[in-house]
Amino acid sequence: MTDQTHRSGFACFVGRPNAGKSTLTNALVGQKIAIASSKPQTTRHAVRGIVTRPDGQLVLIDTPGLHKPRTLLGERLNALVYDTWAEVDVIGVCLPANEKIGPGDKHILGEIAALQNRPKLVALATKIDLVKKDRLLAHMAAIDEVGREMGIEWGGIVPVSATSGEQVDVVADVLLSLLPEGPVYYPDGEITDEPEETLIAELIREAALEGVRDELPHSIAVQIDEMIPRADRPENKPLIDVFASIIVERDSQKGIIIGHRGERLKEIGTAARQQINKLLGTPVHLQIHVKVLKEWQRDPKHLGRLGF
Ligand SMILES: Nc1nc2c(ncn2[C@@H]2O[C@H](COP(=O)(O)OP(=O)(O)OP(=O)(O)O)[C@@H](O)[C@H]2O)c(=O)[nH]1
Repeated sequence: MTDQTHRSGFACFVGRPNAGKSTLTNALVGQKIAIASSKPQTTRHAVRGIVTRPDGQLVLIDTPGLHKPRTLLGERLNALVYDTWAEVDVIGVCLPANEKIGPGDKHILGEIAALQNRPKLVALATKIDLVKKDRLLAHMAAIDEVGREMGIEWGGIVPVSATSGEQVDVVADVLLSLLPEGPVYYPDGEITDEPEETLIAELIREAALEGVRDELPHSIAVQIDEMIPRADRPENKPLIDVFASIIVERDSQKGIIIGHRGERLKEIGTAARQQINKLLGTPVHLQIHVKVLKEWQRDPKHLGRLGF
């Protein structure tokens, strides 16, 4: 007999910075929705991806990495993570197979173990394309072991590579199997309920992050000032004007973003425009200004206006 049950609910991934959470979200959803970058701690918004199948619907929430707060922004980001954990049905704990389980992972596991209403937990051994079989087996044994040590019962331990796609469907199977019976929350075909502008701002931020170092990644925010279809365009050749601001905290950072004779800003614009074209399916004309908002990460008013 086949199981006719329709399951639905929410899941999120946790893991230390760079564990592969955003990339896995994107692989499951099948379209680029959450920002994935080689710089740690670049995920800020609770971007949702939606996986719709005949047997269920899984809503994925992408949280920022948990870290020691040094600014008001840091505190708010951590609070966002705890809020998310309290809301989901399943947490997927990402433990990269190419790295040993360390104090950072144990810290996160300790926080999860201490939750009052603990969601179901699945361990995901991520980035398996980077390791050999024997290393993966040792890693999975270590995951089993650390679960026992921390008093956590794994609903599954799943090896996966988000970049090669190997086992991504198994991750979806296991997460879905742990959801309660429930209705279809979102119409089929809908991949995310993030407003388009947020996604566009994230694409620009991702382009701006390419190649920057040290504290600068945390100082960059992006705001969409205006998006308007260009008037006087033939119906079959639409064009959208996007006006955006890249916001940094200091004049020196503004200089880095703009680059020598504006070269870097031009590269950022080109890279972001290509991604936005893809997202919207319409060519865009992108105009980016760089603004300095002194110490915006510490200022409640600025944070509020930037949507934090
Ligand atoms: N080889 C390999 N690399 C991966 C895989 N998944 C993610 N990566 C890379 O690892 C880096 C971090 O991936 P993200 O998905 O941004 O990691 P994250 O956990 O969301 O990171 P934060 O936003 O910093 O918390 C990126 O350079 C990815 O391309 C994978 O399955 N295999």
